[in-house]
Amino acid sequence: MESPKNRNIILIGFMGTGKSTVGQAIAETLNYQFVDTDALVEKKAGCAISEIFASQGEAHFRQLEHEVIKEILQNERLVVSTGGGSVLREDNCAVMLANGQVIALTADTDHIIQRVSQDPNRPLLQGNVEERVHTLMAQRKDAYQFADVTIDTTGVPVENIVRTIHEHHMKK
Ligand SMILES: Nc1ncnc2c1ncn2[C@@H]1O[C@H](COP(=O)(O)OP(=O)(O)OP(=O)(O)O)[C@@H](O)[C@H]1O
Ligand SMILES: O=C(O)C1=C[C@@H](O)[C@@H](O)[C@H](O)C1
Ligand SMILES: [Mg+2]
Repeated sequence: MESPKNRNIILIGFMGTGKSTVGQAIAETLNYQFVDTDALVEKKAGCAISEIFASQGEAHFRQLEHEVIKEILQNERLVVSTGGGSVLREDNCAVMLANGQVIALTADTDHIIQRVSQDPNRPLLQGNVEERVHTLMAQRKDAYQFADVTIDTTGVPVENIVRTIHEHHMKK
């Protein structure tokens, strides 16, 4: 039987590691469909993630995120960009590993801060962004380690990251 690792490419990583940017580019290269779990959660809820957090709380968001991940990974030939905190649930990690090649994108703290500072809409980064990034990255330091492949994107152009993912996906 074909390896489940051939089914999909699943990008995990902290906010700002480039999952959406890189994911769209690799999907184009492979002629796969690009999907973003944050966008699917917003569609399911009918409102923005910041509104879900504000009106129903993070736990409700995490439940919607879990449902979306389970549903979407029943398909094939997808590049899935996952929410930065989706890996906090072990059942999400198990579904990902069973349905595709899980690729973790990383970047150093300074680069993350620089990248996320351009977009003020992340509910978990309200207030002092630098402090929030340091705290969350420390809390999550081991959370992305279950990936099949880890790629450091610090100072690396998007096209190089796409090439590396392509090579890993071809030889998996
Ligand atoms: N390799 C890179 N080098 C420089 N800038 C990058 C790189 N990858 C992404 N960026 C920039 O960083 C910002 C965040 O990227 P992106 O939205 O793709 O991250 P993300 O992992 O999807 O974040 P989130 O988890 O919040 O959705 C964007 O402005 C993007 O252009
Ligand atoms: O890292 C996180 O916990 C999050 C990342 C974003 O992608 C969104 O899923 C949401 O803002 C939470
Ligand atoms: Mg994204």
